[in-house]
Amino acid sequence: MEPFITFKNVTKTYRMGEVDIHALSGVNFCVEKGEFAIVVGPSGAGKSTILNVLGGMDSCDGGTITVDGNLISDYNRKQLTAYRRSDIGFVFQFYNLVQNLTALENVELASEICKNPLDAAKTLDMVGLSERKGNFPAQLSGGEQQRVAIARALAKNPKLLLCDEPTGALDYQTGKTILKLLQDTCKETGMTVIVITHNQAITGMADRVIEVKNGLVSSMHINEHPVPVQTLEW
Ligand SMILES: Nc1ncnc2c1ncn2[C@@H]1O[C@H](COP(=O)(O)OP(=O)(O)OP(=O)(O)O)[C@@H](O)[C@H]1O
Repeated sequence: MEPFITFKNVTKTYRMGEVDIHALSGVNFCVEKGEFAIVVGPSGAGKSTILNVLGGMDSCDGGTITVDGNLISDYNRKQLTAYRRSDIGFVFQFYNLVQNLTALENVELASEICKNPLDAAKTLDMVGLSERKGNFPAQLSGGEQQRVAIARALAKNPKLLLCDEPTGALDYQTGKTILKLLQDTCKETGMTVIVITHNQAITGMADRVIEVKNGLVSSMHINEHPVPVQTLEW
């Protein structure tokens, strides 16, 4: 059977005036359904570009990307919009919450636009924020705001949760609790979760580790025994 996600020889070049920047130079990897996968690599390696083309926020120039049996690299703009809206949950480094909406309203906003949403209040319960539903983002800590962002992504009931440096703006301990939440969510709901990071030290918690260097996957391995994030130090 085909893996849940497959990248085959994926290329992406950005043109900056006269200069071509080869962000992806033939990327190959796969991820199975329900896995917690980490894409790791140094700055400029191409991690965000991988996430952008996988999440339908950008298109690749060459190669093929399949997700759940669909050839998304062939999608037109309209298909990509529908795919982003209903199939993908995004979690970003800087939360991207709407400041004049409460935590609950932020989550509802996402669930209103997709086909089979989960109950907004329940997803806030899932991330441990049931007491803070009525608070505005400015009344919440960074870690709490990231929990709202995760609830917002989960409320869409997506096929795939994509997280770009989700702990990048958080302190060490709060970062760990957010990673634990993502790992637990993956295990409890069976959702496929992909986390992008430059932090090599957290790779031990992943089911699958995809290392990216200079626009290429330099290695991919499976952890037979992923460890709880609490046991990792960096
Ligand atoms: N929109 C763009 N226009 C031009 N060049 C871009 C664009 N987006 C990315 N690049 C370039 O493509 C390469 C890969 O960038 P990408 O953001 O994917 O790397 P990254 O591994 O996510 O890095 P970081 O960890 O610093 O975010 C870099 O050389 C970057 O400068």
